[in-house]
Amino acid sequence: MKTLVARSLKYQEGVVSVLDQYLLPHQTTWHICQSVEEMAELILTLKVRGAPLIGLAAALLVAHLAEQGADKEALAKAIDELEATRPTAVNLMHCMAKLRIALQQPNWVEAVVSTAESLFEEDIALCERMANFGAELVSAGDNLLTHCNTGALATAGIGTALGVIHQAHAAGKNIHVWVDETRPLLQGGRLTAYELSCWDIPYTLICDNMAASLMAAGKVDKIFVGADRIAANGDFANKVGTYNLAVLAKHHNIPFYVVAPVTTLDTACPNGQAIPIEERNPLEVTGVSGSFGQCQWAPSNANVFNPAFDVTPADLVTGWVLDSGVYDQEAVSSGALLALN
Ligand SMILES: CSC[C@H]1O[C@H](OP(=O)(O)O)[C@H](O)[C@@H]1O
Repeated sequence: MKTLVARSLKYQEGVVSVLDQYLLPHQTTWHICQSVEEMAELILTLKVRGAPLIGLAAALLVAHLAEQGADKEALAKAIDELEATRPTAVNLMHCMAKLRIALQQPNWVEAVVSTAESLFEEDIALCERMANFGAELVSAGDNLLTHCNTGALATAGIGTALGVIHQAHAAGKNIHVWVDETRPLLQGGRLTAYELSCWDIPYTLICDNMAASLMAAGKVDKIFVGADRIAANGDFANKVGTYNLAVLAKHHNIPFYVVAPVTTLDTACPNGQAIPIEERNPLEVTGVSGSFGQCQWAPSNANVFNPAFDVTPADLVTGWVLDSGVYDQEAVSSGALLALN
């Protein structure tokens, strides 16, 4: 397999390495990953995270195992086990489906390796195209708001929603970004704040419950978020708290955009109700943990609801920024997404 290097995932000198996103921003730790069990644990604990990235990390690991001599049955099992780690981000299913097809080829080792390489390099290009299309929607001086983390850490390229923000800044549009900290795992407060700091993009970190009053005060011009799965009718699943923002944006007449590559589309899903929503460990809500240690504040017997994602209905979306262009309500309601996937 060729050398492949992204912000939080690389294949170099014969090993697959991943940057531990759970420990960022205060600890930079790379893990060498040599087994399905190791990659599954990294994905399950969000050390490896981000809808495009989890699919690519799994794909590189499978390709590495193929080159190491794993037989077809072992590879088929690896694909199944990695696909089962997280149920919502369809990019993972997309990548695993491509590897299953490669595994059926006569020269299946080469086919699996070249498929993994293509998926990785394709994502870089998809990010570039989304960023360019989305940046056209940003006006000079805009105050933007984003949720969770959708940058280079979560993809093989510059990111999805954060890639749009990066490109708008690079185009000299003099933007400022309100960053939702994104409870419970703080991808915004830890990772988006870190990425925007690295890029010298002005931002202000807020708690998720502060977004409403900023919108009411006229301090938010546009909202850009990512997605983990977009259904055929344009409904989409994204980090929990996204639906809150969409409802608030509608109430305050603020443009609300979802940014995602074609690998996030799942037109086999007719609408958002068909998207499986991952539920996670209650300890993520009853306390917090990371490079700073951990503490639990809620009663140990507290009942907890911890969905990792929520679903935003298409009628709350101003535009879908994909790698093939920007689609409005009229295009999506007339079935434009069906032609893409
Ligand atoms: C470009 S990442 C898309 C999506 O994935 C994130 O979820 P997680 O941090 O749980 O992997 C988040 O929902 C992002 O919007």
